[in-house]
Amino acid sequence: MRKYVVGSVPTVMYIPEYISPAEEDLLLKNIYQAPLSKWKTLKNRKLQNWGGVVHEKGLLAQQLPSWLKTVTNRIYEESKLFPSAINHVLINEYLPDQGIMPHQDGPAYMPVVAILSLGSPVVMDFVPHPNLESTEQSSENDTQDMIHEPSPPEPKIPSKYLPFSLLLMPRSLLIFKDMAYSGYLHGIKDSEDHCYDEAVNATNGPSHDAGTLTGLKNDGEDGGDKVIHRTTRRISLTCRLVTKVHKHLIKI
Ligand SMILES: O=C(O)CCC(=O)C(=O)O
Ligand SMILES: [Fe+2]
Repeated sequence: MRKYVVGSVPTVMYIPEYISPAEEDLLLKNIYQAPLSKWKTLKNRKLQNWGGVVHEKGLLAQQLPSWLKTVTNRIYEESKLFPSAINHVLINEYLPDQGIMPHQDGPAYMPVVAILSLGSPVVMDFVPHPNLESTEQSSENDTQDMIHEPSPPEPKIPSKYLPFSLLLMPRSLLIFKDMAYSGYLHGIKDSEDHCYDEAVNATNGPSHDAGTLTGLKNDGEDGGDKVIHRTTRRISLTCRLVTKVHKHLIKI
């Protein structure tokens, strides 16, 4: 995995074209074949929860469907970064003007996450946690989401970590863990235009292939102002591992 490290935080890895267009289509087909009741609509996106219900005290586990296991097992085996098989997947759907506020993933998960992107490209921003000391505490949270909103921004220690951004192209896999997981907040702006000038993986992006990829434009004559214009939805699969699993599986 070391060859996929991008940027200056060594626990951030990005693999372009992790799945093929045919695999992307198959995943999308399965996602949109799920019953409508599987979707939970939030203010700024909608999501499907697979693998069971995550509680502070652990996972009320439900088997992942085989179409998800194919991809989660591959990530588990190839990355060698999860101590056991991935057992939980959140599928988020974002419309072009939707995003996700800067947050830290909840404490129920192992501090490693793999995010597979489908559909429209987006930029994900990482900012150092405003109060590193508060990352130990568990605050109230939305158990469906299992995300933590940042505590009030009153930095106790100046962070030596710098913000950074990543360009998440369709079919790519992003993995981040440890310091990138617990020392940073990650989020996606809820705007239709995302600038990827500063993205640490911009060379993996559209610059090599400008014009052939939809939604990407280079406004600057000499490479400045690289902008993604989001015209379609983005779907992401957030794959994680909850180590504490309740014994009684939910039967479907
Ligand atoms: O959609 C994404 O890429 C990020 C999703 C995320 O951060 C989450 O579900 O916790
Ligand atoms: Fe997250």
